[in-house]
Amino acid sequence: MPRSHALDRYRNIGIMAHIDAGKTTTTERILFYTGKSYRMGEVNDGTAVMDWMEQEQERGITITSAATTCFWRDHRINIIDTPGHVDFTIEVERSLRVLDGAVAIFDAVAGVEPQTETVWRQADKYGVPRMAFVNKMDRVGADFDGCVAMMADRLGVKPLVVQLPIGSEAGFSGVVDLVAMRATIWKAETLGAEFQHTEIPEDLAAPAASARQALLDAVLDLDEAAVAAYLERGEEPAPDVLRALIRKGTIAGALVPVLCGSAFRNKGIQPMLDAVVDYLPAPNDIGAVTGHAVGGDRAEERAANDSAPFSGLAFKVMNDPYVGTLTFCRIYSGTVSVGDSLLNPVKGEREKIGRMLLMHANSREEIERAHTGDIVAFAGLEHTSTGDTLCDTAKPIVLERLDVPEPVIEIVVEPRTDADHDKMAAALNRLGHEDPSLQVTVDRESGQTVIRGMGELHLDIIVDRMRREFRVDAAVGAPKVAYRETVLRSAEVDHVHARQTGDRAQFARVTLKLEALDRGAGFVFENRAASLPREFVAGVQKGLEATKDSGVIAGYPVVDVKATLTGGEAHDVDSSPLAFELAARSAFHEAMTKAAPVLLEPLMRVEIITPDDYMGDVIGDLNSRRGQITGMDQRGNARIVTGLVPLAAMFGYVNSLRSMSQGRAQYSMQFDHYEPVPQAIADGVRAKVA
Ligand SMILES: Nc1nc2c(ncn2[C@@H]2O[C@H](COP(=O)(O)OP(=O)(O)OP(=O)(O)O)[C@@H](O)[C@H]2O)c(=O)[nH]1
Repeated sequence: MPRSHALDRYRNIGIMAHIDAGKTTTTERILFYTGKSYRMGEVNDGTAVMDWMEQEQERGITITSAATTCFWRDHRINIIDTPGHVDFTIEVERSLRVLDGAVAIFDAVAGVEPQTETVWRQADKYGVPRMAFVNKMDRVGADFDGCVAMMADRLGVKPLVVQLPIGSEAGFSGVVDLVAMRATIWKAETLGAEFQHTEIPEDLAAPAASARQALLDAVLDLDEAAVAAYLERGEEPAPDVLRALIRKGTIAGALVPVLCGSAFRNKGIQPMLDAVVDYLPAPNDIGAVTGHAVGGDRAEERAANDSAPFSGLAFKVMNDPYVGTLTFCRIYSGTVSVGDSLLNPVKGEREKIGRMLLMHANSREEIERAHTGDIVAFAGLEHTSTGDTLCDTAKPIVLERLDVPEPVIEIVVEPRTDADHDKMAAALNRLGHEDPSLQVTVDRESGQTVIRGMGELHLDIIVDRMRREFRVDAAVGAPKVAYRETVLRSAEVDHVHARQTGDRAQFARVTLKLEALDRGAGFVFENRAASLPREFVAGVQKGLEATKDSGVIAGYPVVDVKATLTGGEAHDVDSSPLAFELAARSAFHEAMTKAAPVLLEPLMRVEIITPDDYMGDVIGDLNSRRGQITGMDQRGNARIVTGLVPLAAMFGYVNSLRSMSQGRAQYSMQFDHYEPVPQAIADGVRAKVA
């Protein structure tokens, strides 16, 4: 099967926004105008095509990213929906990882909101070229210029205004296109499918002329020939030339084209699709995909074309009631056909491609062959988790993985019956494949299962899915802070494990050194006991793996520590891997106790938007929660307070803030970093666990 569109006619894009800015509504409109959905979904009545999971419909928020394909101006646009809620950072990360460009949606009233800023920074990290759509121009208080100014101010970008709104609030009727210098007015009665191009309205002639000049000044800078023609002969570039320049600047990340509209009122969507085609990159604009060789650091590259060996990144794994496991893959190079085998170099396993599907939110098309640039779902893969690479079996490459955020909150889940016990283990295993930000551990002593995640909502949804999709009946504990343990000093111990049971003796001697590492380094093991047989070193490693999840203070996972096996001694007859495993466990405990262990707690970055009147109360309250105020700002007539507050002090905050401000203040919160817990609080945590 040949490809339907040349690679330069592909756009793999994401739509990113603060919660409620209108991402789902906009996506729905796109699907409608590109002819993919025949009935326009409305978020408010829970029929939106993209939000198809049960929970999403009930909660009215977008939880998982669905990929969908549509066509515009003979281009193939693959849209990956990204959630706006911070509890789902991993969802945002994984879609940003596989996008070539993104449309950021702003609420014209609220402007740049905290989560937009967060997502924006994540997109910066992945170098994703973006354009902006200022949505909700029909709302009372819509302020296009204010929103553009905030983009420059808060996001530090160079916004390039390519449209001006015609009218505002209830009078919003269309846009002035500053590239073609004409107006586009929508006919309200045809759900926005029809519009007409007209002259620029008289009252906008002057603002349009000055905005056009600003646009020319910004883009002509990017091209010497165009600037010379303009300066020497006064020739303004033709619209096509201007679009090519804007595209160049956008792909280079030098500027962000800004458009506007109202998705809900069906205005502004078609020009936005034009801008996706005109300004956002095709897969081959991004250049070769880079990765490294299996089991080493040697760099590997693949050209982005069909004749290169296959490489792709699995960015989402989900369970489908009809086809079983679906693994969404972005193809970076080469092609794949049904019947092929691919290598998962991360797991060292082969996967056979039995069925391949092209997704349109909740409907699907079976395909036989997929090409570079495609986003497809493979059915029935067994070994591949979110973030793994799939590649040609003869030409392995490992593509860069996703950054997985730290889980900060945990709950205990206890199955009610033996049957539930087995079902729960299977369910959590499956959910773990889907969601790398979910951690599951079973406490060796109590046998309790603890699940850790990004926030209360994240864990709520996991438990909900466990109950609904896997029919597990389990008692769920109250959410608790996911503390960690680490050490502040180095310590080295020499431990001998010698036991006599009946006529069998066990002997192992290890010297183990623990050292503190930087925050975020995790747990690192090094072997410097050169003379110790390999199987005994493996025993030591196994022992450390088993104990590192349960520190000496209160049994929390030990992080940011390096454990070095500095020496060891074995007995000809009495030593075994098991003896070394046991010796390592005891040595680890002993060394940790000596190395000034501390408890670490997650600190959250909190942003509160409050009317002036409640500012004093909000700050006083944050102080009483061990919070540190890091900034105060004015936005319109609201005050913005930012601070770092321990998560432990933030439970139930939503209610306190509501009563403190009579429901008028809002807040958002996300993980920032781990920090040692003050002694008095640590004693409290320890007492609770004991
Ligand atoms: N007035 C007005 N309301 C809009 C517009 N676009 C969306 N809305 C409304 O804003 C609310 C949020 O829209 P959604 O499309 O669900 O926003 P979202 O960003 O997808 O939200 P999440 O999925 O929760 O992240 C809904 O009630 C929409 O009807 C618009 O252009 N104008």
